[in-house]
Amino acid sequence: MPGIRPPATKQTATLSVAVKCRPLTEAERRRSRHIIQVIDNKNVVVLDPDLSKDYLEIIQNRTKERRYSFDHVYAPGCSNADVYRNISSTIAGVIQGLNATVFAYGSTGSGKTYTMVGTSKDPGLMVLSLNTIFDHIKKDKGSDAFEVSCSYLEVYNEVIYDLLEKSSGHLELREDPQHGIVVAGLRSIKVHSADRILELLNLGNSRRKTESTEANATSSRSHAVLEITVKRKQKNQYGSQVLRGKLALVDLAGSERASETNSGGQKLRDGANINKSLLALANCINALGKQHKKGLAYVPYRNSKLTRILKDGLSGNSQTVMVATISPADDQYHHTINTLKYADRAKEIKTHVHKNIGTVDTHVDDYKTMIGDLQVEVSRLKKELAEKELQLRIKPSEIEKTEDDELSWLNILSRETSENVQERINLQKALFELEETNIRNRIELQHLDEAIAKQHGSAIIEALISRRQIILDNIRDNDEAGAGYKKDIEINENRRAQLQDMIQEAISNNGNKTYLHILSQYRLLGMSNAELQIEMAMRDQVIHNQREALRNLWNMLFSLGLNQKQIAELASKQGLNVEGGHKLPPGGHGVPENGPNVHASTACFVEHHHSSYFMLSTPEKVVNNNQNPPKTPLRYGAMMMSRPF
Ligand SMILES: Nc1ncnc2c1ncn2[C@@H]1O[C@H](COP(=O)(O)OP(=O)(O)OP(=O)(O)O)[C@@H](O)[C@H]1O
Repeated sequence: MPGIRPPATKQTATLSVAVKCRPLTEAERRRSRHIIQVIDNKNVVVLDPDLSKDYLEIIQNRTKERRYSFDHVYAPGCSNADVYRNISSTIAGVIQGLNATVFAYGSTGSGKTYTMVGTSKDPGLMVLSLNTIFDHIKKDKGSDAFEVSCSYLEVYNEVIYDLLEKSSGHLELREDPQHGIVVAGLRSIKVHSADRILELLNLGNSRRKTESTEANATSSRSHAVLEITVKRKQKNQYGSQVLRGKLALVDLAGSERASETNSGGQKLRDGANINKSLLALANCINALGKQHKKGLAYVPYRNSKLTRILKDGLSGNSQTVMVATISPADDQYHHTINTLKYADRAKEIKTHVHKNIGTVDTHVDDYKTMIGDLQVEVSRLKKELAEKELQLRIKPSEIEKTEDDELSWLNILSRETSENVQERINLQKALFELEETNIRNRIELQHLDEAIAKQHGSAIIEALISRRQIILDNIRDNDEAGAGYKKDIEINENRRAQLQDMIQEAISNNGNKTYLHILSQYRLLGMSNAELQIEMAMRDQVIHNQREALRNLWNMLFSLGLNQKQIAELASKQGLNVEGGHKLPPGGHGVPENGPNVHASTACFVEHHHSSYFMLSTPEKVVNNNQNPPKTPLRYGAMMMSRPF
């Protein structure tokens, strides 16, 4: 019987949660009491801020004192270097092709920016991580070639900006079947030293939106994500391969209740948006925490840009560290408890860590580079259009003189843009075809491997069942995302129709300024519509692959001679449910027409990785390549996992 290799390098990791308590500030020392007691390096107690309670109330357990345990607890005297010591090995994994995420979570003024960015005397986790990465690269005496690149973005009022661009336009998120969530058009700068990244980091920080609030003199109003990618090219006996590790370092904006700030207008709006993202993050943490215990929960990543960006760090391929920052002041009691409550839930979150290995496939890489370049080009054109539009608004008096120029310029630009988008669609299709061809190649390779390898039955079944659940999760997630895109397109189409009417009206009124304005808007919308169509096409392709893989998994389970009861028993030993909804053929053998009910929702879903799926090759090929054909003929033979590049 041909063998099946489960994803051997994948490991389940638990989110590591640390709590860091900052010292009282000068002002707090005058007005507040210190209510945090760090018992040891894992336990912390938050004292009841109300000193008026008598002995009876305390022994009747009416005290608001709370005790928590975490992976690490840092007292106010601890430095960022102390925190870093416990996460440095996670950071070092990035050089080996692993992903890592570190984020600071806490209320406003609790010390998030201090922890992530730090000061010259007490450099933060971002700085210390960069030093580790470059130190490791320097120390590597092998022949591997390293390439380090860095991007830095902020999410402000639910809009993404590039902090490495002087005047960044709005950036959009895309769901890429290979890389998960990506920010289209975000600059990624190749760097050769930690100093260079620090320069970029300082530059980016100077562009970050900060405000003075009641709780913090320089409160961050945006969520900032610094991403470092380390590409390591290796040569081994099988040829070349690339390890691609990614480190995301996240400094979240401060949250505060509107009632706690004396601010209105913009500040209030900022606060509401910050809270929206943080609330979405808290909801995701809640759902993921529950998922581990109950085996089912929908995780609402889509509810904010921040949670979409952090999706991999929260449940996908990443070793993740959460540093919950707290203030020791008694008037911050509720914020502190709230932070610790979420930190406590986050301890339950599981991620799945595996190396990002890609063979050096120049065609795929070339296509990807071209698509990346085109996306940058599209966003540059978008920016130019937006600037042009702004100029039109600012200088109405000059319009008469230049209206012909403006018109022809806009026409040329918009034609270029639509050609550009069209080209990108074609390239994306080409990429899919290419990748499918490569998948077939790998199946062939895999099935040769498997024909040689020995078989261990039960491990295969376990891998199949758990894999099936992951695929089901992906399908459900994708269906939901697909419905979201369809809705976006509908809104977009309606808006376009509206604009078309406006153009007609403007032309008949002969109002050139209005016409130009509307025309540019119309072009922009047409473009974003085309982009949405691409996203949908990509999504459909992924869904198709996953459905196919799911069907194949069922084929495999039944062809192993198991009936439904046996499969259910095996699954329950793993703590998993096998979803029903389909009728098994008599005796439990055969393949259900459409696989199991992929929309049913009784399984435990933990991992999301659109690019990982199983494929099975046909039996003829197995027999042809294997001199020792299986005793029980299989409908399908070898299985492989596609690997992210
Ligand atoms: N470990 C520490 N040692 C000394 N001072 C600290 C420490 N942590 C934080 N602080 C000080 O506390 C204040 C608030 O810290 P910081 O700006 O990092 O908070 P934040 O959580 O990022 O706030 P926001 O969410 O509003 O941006 C700053 O003055 C900072 O210097």
